[in-house]
Amino acid sequence: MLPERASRVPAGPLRNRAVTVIRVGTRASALALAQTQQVAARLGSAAQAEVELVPITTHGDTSSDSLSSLGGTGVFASALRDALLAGECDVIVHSLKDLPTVAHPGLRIGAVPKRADARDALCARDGLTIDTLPSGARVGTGSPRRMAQLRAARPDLTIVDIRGNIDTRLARVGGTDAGIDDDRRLDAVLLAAAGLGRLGRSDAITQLLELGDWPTAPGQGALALEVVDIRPSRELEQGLQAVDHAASAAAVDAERLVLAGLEAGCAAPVAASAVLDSELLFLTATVYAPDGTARITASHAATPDSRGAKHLAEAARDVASRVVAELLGNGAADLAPLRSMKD
Ligand SMILES: NCc1[nH]cc(CCC(=O)O)c1CC(=O)O
Repeated sequence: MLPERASRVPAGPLRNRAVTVIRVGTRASALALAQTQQVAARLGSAAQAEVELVPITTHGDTSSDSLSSLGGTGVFASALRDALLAGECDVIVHSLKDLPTVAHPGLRIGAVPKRADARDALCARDGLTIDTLPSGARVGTGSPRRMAQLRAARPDLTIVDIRGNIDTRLARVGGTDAGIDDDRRLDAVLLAAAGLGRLGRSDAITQLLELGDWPTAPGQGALALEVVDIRPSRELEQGLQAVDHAASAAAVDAERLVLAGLEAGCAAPVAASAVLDSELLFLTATVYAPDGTARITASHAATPDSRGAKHLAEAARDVASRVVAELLGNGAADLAPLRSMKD
């Protein structure tokens, strides 16, 4: 698929000189453009290069068919990867939680920037929260994990399976007097706090759900910069190093290894949350029964020998393999269709 004509984003003082241009591939949704612009600006200034955004419209963006009929959330990633492999851009920016856990031959993750808020956010009418939504209230989400969590917390709510971009979802929230068609009207939607923040829509949040009670998708709130697996230009290498955040990379690595170890797809009802604090890489993961009536959680910690990338990667593998073994040992594979929408 050919990218639309790219827009040039000048990288500051060098704009009038002949400089290296780094072409940054991105999905063309408002969220993807916002987050890519933010990271591309930092990449450009660290690389002392000009950055050019290459928006790529994927079939997943234009089709209103269900994601599973299109082949899962991996449809977004694969169109971007095709453009990268075809040399139409030098680096692509993904939302990490939408990126399949299997490595793509010839490509590698070049950087994981500092992660934004990993929490889910309830955006409800009239300041309502999970506890105060009235019985039968209609809550929109398309995520099997969020559905299971909602059913567990409030079996009396009506869950509405929705798709679409963040603004479209928010526009459906309102009271009966809000002028929204009854069949579309929702009392609340559940969204990632990070996406709302990047779009400047945090004002719509009525409750931030703490990760301890309400863990989120592996990689939520984090981005990944993917490049071809050969030595990048000096400028690109410099830019990648500058935007990479080792603690975030280790945490999302551990979370994604849980998904991979369970052989689960990114739409499976699985939550994982890892943090690297001063000494410890702590990982907790939960597999839900889709109807919310049961869950299995496992938590482990590892102590990396140092903060070097190699030791952090080892700690991530170690902690994830213990969490996966415990989840499977406790019957996680019987609780939920883990392979659902595996990419
Ligand atoms: N699958 C959709 C998706 N992919 C990344 C984000 C938002 C932010 C993020 O987690 O980086 C969202 C929207 C949402 O879940 O509300």
